[in-house]
Parts: sequence; C-alpha cells; structure tokens
Amino acid sequence: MSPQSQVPAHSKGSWTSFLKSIASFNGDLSSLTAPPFILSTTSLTEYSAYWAEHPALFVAPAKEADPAKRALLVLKWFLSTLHQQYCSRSEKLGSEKKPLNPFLGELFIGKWDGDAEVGETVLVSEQVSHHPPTTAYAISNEKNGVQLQGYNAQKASFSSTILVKQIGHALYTLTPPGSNEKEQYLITLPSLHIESLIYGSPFVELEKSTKIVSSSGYVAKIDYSGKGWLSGKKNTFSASLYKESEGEKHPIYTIEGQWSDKFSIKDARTKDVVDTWNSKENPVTPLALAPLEQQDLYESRRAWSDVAANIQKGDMDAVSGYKTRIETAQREQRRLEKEEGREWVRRFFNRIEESAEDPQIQRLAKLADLPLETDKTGGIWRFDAQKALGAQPPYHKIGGVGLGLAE
Ligand SMILES: CC(C)CCC[C@@H](C)[C@H]1CC[C@H]2[C@@H]3[C@@H](O)C=C4C[C@@H](O)CC[C@]4(C)[C@H]3CC[C@]12C
Repeated sequence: MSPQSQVPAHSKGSWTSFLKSIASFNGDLSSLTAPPFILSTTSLTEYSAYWAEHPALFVAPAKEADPAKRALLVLKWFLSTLHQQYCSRSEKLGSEKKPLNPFLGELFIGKWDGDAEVGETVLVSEQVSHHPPTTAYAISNEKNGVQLQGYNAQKASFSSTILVKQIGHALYTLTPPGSNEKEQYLITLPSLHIESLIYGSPFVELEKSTKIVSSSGYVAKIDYSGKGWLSGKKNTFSASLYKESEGEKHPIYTIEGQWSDKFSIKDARTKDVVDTWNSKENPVTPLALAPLEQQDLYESRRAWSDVAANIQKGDMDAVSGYKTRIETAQREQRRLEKEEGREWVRRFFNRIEESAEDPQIQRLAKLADLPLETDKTGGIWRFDAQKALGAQPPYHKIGGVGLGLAE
C-alpha cells in the first residue's frame, strides 16, 4: 500500500510547484523556496548542538584508559548523535523541515549542565561563510578535557529526490587518562537523501559511509544501508572498529542496528554483545540558552525571533518582511566591508590555509579519504580559543566559562 499524501489540502498546488522547482535547482539548498508548511523556525546554526545532547556519552572516552575501548566509546558517541542530527525533527514535527538559512556571523551559544562527573559542556556555533553557506562549531567540556570542533557545508543535487553531500569534517580531541598528549579523531560526515518527498512528509536517510580515524591508530567505518535488505528497517547501518595496521578485515568490534533507534556492539572475536544503545530510552539533556533579551543581536534565536513567530502564525507576508530586513542589513554590511577593503571578522573561528594545517590532521584526512574541498566551505575553519577568551559581552557570559579551554 502506498503512503497517503501528507500535504495540507490548501498547499497541494504549492507543493507540486516546489517539487517541479527542485528538479532544476543549482545545488544550494538555501535557495529553494519551499511552501510554508515545510518551513522550520530553527536556524541551521542550531543543528551543531546535536553533537552533544548526551553529554555523558560525549565525555566518556576521556575516562577510558584502554585505547581500543576509548576508540569504541568515540564511535558509540558518534552513532548516538545520528538520531538527533538526522531524525529528531521528523519525529517531533511529523516531517523534516527546511531550516532557516543563517546569515554571516550568526551565532548559537549554549551549555549543558552536567552532574559532578560530567561537568559543564559549552557550545558555540557560528555561520562563518554565507556563500557557500558554512557553519562552524566548537563544543568543549573543560572538566574532562574534551573538545569537538568542525564545520560543514552541503552540496545538493537532484535525481528522483534531493541528494545531499556534506562537505567538512569534525575533530574530536581528548587527553587519555595518565597521559599529557592529546589524542585526535577525525570524523567524516555522511551523505544523505530525502525520502517521501512526493507524499509531502520528507525524512532523511543516510547513505554511503563515515570514517572516524584516530591518531592512536584505530579506524572506525560505518556503512549506511537505509532500509536493510535483511531487517527491512529504515536507517540500518553496520560498523566496525579496527586497527589501522591490521585493516578492515580484522575488526575488533562490530556494531549493527538502526541509527534512529537501537544498536548492539559485539566483540568481533567472541561475538558477545558488549554494549548497547537505545535512543528512545536515553532522553537528551536540554541545552541552556541565555534569555532572549540578554542574547547578542547576532544570536540565532534573537535574530530570527520575528521570522520564527510569524512562520508559526502562518503570516507569510510578515515572514518575508522580516527576512528582507535581515537580508538588507547583511547586504549593507557587505557593501561597507567592500568599500573599506576589509572582511567580516569571525568571532570564534579563523580560516586557515591548507598548507598551514597540522601535519597530523593532514595524515588523518588522507587516511579517511577526505578531500578538504576548501572552495566549497570558504576555507578550513578552526576554533580560536584566544578569540573566545577575549569575546566581549553579552556572549562572553557563556563563552568565558569554558570555551577558552584554558590553554
Ligand atoms: C525538506 C525539504 C523540502 C527541504 C530540504 C531540507 C534540507 C535543506 C535539510 C533536510 C535535512 C537537513 C540536514 C539534517 O538532517 C542534519 C544535518 C546535520 C548537521 O550537523 C549539519 C546540517 C545537516 C546536514 C542538515 C542540512 C540541511 C538538510 C539537508
């Protein structure tokens, strides 16, 4: 039986025109004009929070002394983030929605309060490029000495549906117990496509694979198969963790399941289940944000508040009016910068040259088959702890308590 159309009766015409328009768009998802019922009130800068909505899992690897088990905990944390990253919106709202397209310099800042063991985890997310749209983020937990930073852009194409390639990567850094040398994990980002577009209830399915390569000599590979041919379940994946020196054919651990639901981790030799994860049984920790009136004018929730309120009310004339205000201000800002021969100063990140990249990261990128494609992200973006420490009010209030990672 084929699924029923979820398009509201009054939106059928606009949905059909939207479907026609995506067959010929230019690859920039932000340029798509979607019907109101598919518009989200959330900006893409907010999506960076999905990386650490289970703070205890985020910091767990830093407490593990065994390097293989540590690499496994990094893999487990990564897999646990997929539910939030790719299907939390369809679960909550009934379908995927088109996020608000962040403007250059837009910020999303917050923190997760943890118990005595986990401590505080701090997030900064910044739109570091508008053309091409690129979001960078840094998530730090000072108590456990863990930091994640990364950036991403999306390149879309159309072939029966929307296909999205993610460009960018994430870098997870910890200091193993009893060591004073940092260990780094370079994480590639999965490709995805949108399913059920024709029925007006789009949702994300991941495809191809992701790699996590570590400076300690471990590699994790995750293969996404969508609706598994054996299980018949959507969001199916299989993963393995192996030593770089021994290769994929000699895994230490294997993992199978659904990234949106639950998975089991097995010892590859004994086939014993050594750990499991169930996203439905593990609620996320809410991110704490500063009250709207104390936020910086560039912070997402404050900057988009009128747009979001009017999307909710369904007043599309007001939505377009408030969006135009932001766009006009941005155009004026760019004009001034051009006139004065300067560039917008990013508050928390710097663009670095490929040649200036840390040789260890270059080696990990090679091992992960990751081309840096700087033209598609506006550069390589790295968090600048000094900038974060020197950041001025009002965003310093959050940034000042941990983002500097006291170096
Ligand atoms: C629904 C459709 C009509 C419009 C297209 C929406 C399109 C722009 C959205 C849909 C899903 C979005 C992904 C989202 O699943 C999760 C992430 C992970 C996050 O870390 C970075 C952003 C990204 C890739 C979103 C990009 C925008 C997507 C593709």
